[in-house]
Amino acid sequence: MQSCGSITVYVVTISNMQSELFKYVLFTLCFKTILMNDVCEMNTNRCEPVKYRYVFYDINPPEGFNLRRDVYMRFAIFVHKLKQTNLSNFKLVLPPWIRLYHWNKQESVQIPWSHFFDLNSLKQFAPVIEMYDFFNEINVKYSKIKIDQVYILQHYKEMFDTGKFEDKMQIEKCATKPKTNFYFYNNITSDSIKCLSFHGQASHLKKVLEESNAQTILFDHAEVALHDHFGNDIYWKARRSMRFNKELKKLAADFRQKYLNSSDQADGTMLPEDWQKETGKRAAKGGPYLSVHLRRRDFALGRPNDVPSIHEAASQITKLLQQLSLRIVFIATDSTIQEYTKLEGLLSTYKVYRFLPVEPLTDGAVAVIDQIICSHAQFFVGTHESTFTFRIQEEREIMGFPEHTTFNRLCGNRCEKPSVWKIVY
Ligand SMILES: C[C@@H]1O[C@H](OP(=O)(O)OP(=O)(O)OC[C@H]2O[C@@H](n3cnc4c(=O)[nH]c(N)nc43)[C@H](O)[C@@H]2O)[C@@H](O)[C@H](O)[C@@H]1O
Repeated sequence: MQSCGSITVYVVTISNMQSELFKYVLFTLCFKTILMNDVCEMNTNRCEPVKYRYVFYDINPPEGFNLRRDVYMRFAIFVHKLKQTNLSNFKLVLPPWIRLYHWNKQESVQIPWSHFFDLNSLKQFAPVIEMYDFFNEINVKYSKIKIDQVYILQHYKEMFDTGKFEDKMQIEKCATKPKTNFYFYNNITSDSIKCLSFHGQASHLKKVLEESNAQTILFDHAEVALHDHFGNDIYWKARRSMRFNKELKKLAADFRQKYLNSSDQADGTMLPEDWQKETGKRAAKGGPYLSVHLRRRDFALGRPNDVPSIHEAASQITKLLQQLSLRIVFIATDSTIQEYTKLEGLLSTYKVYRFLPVEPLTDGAVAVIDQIICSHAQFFVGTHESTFTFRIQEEREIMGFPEHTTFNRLCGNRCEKPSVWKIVY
């Protein structure tokens, strides 16, 4: 499968042609198909329109933004790998963001991925489309969409009971009652919903696609599928392609400039416009501030031994500021106002900043801006095993910070060293 616009294919194809006239006919046909379908399949001497197929996925509703980003990567890598197979006509439909448990404003509209990420960057890694692009492609505006086949992934309970994990999958009785409409859209339903007990890497789901003729296939509870490889070069390509939305980057840059004396030029955090041109130099210095991700709320309740009290956090932050000879600290947190005010009071001999939007922004956008500002600091300390912290650490690896400035945690009653996930190219 090749794009008709691909010079390589065009040249190879016409060099095999006998007559000049045939060359012209082929070019004309190809050109027409580009206009009509954008991509077409080269079958020996003909090009035919591709019939696209679509992989959808959705995630356990309580999961937060940053675990969702990780599940996206598992499925982006899955469809990225399909590009080299006879299933290269699959596109991945991005699940809109809606009503996430941690978003207090409870955004009630489906938010597209472009609100947070740079779609062109994502597309350079995997054939992904927004949900509304899917509606446009299949030319459905307001009527009902029935997904041809829905698989609800579920764990093998006995593997957790016995601790013996092996890769397998089979259709089984549903462990819980399946839902009947998807993504909080009333018009996305399915007449064919099966529960698939599954243990293994996301790309093992290729077998399901191979054995099906369905044009639209949805994997629900996609978080059950594991990463193909955690931390290899493909993992990092997928991760590097997740560049943030440019407007959110600009808001973060303005804040850094105004309050933190930080800019990419001065901090050594410039990256090429295209993530594929990144080379992996470790030369980032960062802005002259300490950044902290202090996860509170459900996380602090669920992990009291790993998350410090506000008093403890203040004393650990003070110690770090003294060691680093820094006067400025940026705090990213989901704490209550009361907790934040208390922390600010305990750090009153320093300049303490947090990002408070002057214009209305979604909770998700504020969280992204917090992550961007944290990732640009000279030194970062996060919350143990929070995926919000992990994503900041990854940004810092991409920008090329020295390792010791990134993999640090606030300590609770216990304090094992955080895992170090170094970037690979
Ligand atoms: C207890 C578990 O915690 C896991 O969270 P964890 O990995 O920290 O990280 P996330 O999956 O991102 O979920 C936490 C959400 O809380 C908000 N949040 C957390 N920290 C900050 C912050 O510093 N600034 C801002 N603006 N918002 C923050 C934000 O909406 C974020 O997406 C969840 O994914 C699981 O579903 C579960 O709830």
